[in-house]
Amino acid sequence: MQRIGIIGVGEIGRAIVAGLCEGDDQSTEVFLSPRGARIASELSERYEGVQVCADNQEVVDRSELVIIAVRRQDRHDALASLRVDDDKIVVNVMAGVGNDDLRQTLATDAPLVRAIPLPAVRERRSVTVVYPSQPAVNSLFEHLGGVLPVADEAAFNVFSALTGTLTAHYWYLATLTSWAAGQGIAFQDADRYVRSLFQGLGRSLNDETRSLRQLAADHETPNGSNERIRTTWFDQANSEALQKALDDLLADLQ
Ligand SMILES: NC(=O)C1=CN([C@@H]2O[C@H](COP(=O)(O)OP(=O)(O)OC[C@H]3O[C@@H](n4cnc5c(N)ncnc54)[C@H](OP(=O)(O)O)[C@@H]3O)[C@@H](O)[C@H]2O)C=CC1
Repeated sequence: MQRIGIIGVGEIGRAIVAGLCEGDDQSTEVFLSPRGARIASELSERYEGVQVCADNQEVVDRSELVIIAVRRQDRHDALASLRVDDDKIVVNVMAGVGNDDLRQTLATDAPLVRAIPLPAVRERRSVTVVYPSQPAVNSLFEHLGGVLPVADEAAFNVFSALTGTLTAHYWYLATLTSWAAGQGIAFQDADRYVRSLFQGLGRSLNDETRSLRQLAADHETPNGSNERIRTTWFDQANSEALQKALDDLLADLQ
């Protein structure tokens, strides 16, 4: 895919552009919507193949594949008056916006593909869930770290719910750091140590020969401290509360 448009150049739009263009031989051309002017002009200055368009229609007209990355509540403003010919491919990354909804807004027969890119596409290190499977979109996200096509929008929503757990993970780490600081440890030392502990843990996830439960078991001494915290804190009630929160989120996404 040589000509890619992005409507909505915010956090995720910027990450996609960086993933596409960093170290690229510049064979990809990227066309950006003008809104979010600061980021758009920064990207066009940094990467040779990136241009900022006069308006959203120009982004569509100049691209073979158009990524819609505005906030859900901005979609009508950004898209309602656009003409999208049937030979374009549209990638919908807006959380909680189904393809039926987007098709109504765009009034087009062009193929629409939902995708969940994450900020690590910037380093081409993130697997992107897509629905439906579409060769050009699959190859785009394969280039950005991997693609996982799923069978239907119900499955897509389950993966979307999983992405809602990321910041809770950071808060878990922040809570550990605050607890240690409350015990009189210098905050910087606690912060540095917690980051280091969990970076190591993150790296062990690369070992796909071991299941997640096996990795947990391998980090645990029988009757040791890890087993104690897991069974006294991450107990049945805690696990059920997490699953209930995910069920509720999934119901809203559907
Ligand atoms: N951030 C993430 O990690 C992920 C985000 N998403 C989805 O991507 C979408 C964008 O998220 P995110 O990048 O975080 O949001 P941001 O708020 O960072 O970016 C949205 C961008 O859209 C621009 N915009 C608003 N209205 C229009 C318009 N009419 N025409 C063109 N551009 C417009 C905004 O400009 P301005 O600032 O001027 O309002 C802003 O630059 C959301 O729907 C979100 O659900 C999906 C996966 C991951």
